[in-house]
Amino acid sequence: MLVADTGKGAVELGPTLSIFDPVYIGIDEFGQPKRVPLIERNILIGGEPGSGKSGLLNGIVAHAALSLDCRLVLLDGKRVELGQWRKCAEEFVGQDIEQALVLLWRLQKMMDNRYDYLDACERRKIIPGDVFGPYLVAIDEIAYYSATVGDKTQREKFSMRLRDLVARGRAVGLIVAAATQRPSSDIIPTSLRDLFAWRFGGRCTNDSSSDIVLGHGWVAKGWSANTISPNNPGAGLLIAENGSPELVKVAYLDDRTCAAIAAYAATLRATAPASLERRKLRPVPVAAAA
Ligand SMILES: Nc1ncnc2c1ncn2[C@@H]1O[C@H](COP(=O)(O)OP(=O)(O)OP(=O)(O)O)[C@@H](O)[C@H]1O
Repeated sequence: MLVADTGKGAVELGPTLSIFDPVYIGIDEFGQPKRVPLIERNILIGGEPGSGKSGLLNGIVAHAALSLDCRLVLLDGKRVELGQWRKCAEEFVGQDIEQALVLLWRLQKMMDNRYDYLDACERRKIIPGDVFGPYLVAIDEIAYYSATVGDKTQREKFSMRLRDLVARGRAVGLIVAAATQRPSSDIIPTSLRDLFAWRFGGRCTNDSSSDIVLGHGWVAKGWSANTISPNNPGAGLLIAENGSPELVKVAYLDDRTCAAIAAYAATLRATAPASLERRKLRPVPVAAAA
């Protein structure tokens, strides 16, 4: 049990979670709890505005924030979707594309170092209690960085670095959870979509957007996120790699609940054993990442 010094005396803190445990995201159509293992996996969340993407992303971030074996890196073009978790995060990037590029570059370097280490140890992947810990990289609105802000070169660089992270991060503990309200082929090309082991399609405005999120051909087999009612935010189709879509209703954390969990998680993290410290993302000179 961790003990926090509140300034008014020591307080025992409750148990924590682990990012190696499956993450509770809501219920399936039979009312059964739906949990998704995220370690060694990534998740893509797509759907029209208001379909409940941020709700799912916040649930995942909440689990990671309460997992002392996981560090958080947050990129939020709107700043307020993930802003409540800022105090639990090692890095928080808002609307600045240059900052986002530097952050992804640092994560790429970290991946390289971790692969060097695994190679030297003749191992293939991260394990619980490893010398390096997992990171959750949560991105709210891929399109903001890949198609809206900055110039063409910056946007392309962002897409390339994100793809590399999603492609190579799994084995070394980097989990990407990325959301977009623009499920179109320019924002989520097949080559990127197929790298995500989990895909969640909230209500989509048309069948083709649904296929872009879930994978080509699912509409033809009767699975379209376009059939989800606009009055049912948080409902969506979830698919795992090599699996079939299933209907889920995502659990929703309102602002007050997110704030309470974030405050608790921040206290836990402030009290965390010093052993977590050595896993921190090292700062680098900005010029090196340009
Ligand atoms: N699982 C849920 N259960 C009930 N209501 C929900 C759920 N998810 C979202 N909502 C409702 O829908 C609203 C919009 O949800 P949310 O912000 O998550 O959508 P979004 O897809 O992220 O939208 P945007 O693309 O504009 O950011 C929320 O404010 C909430 O009222």
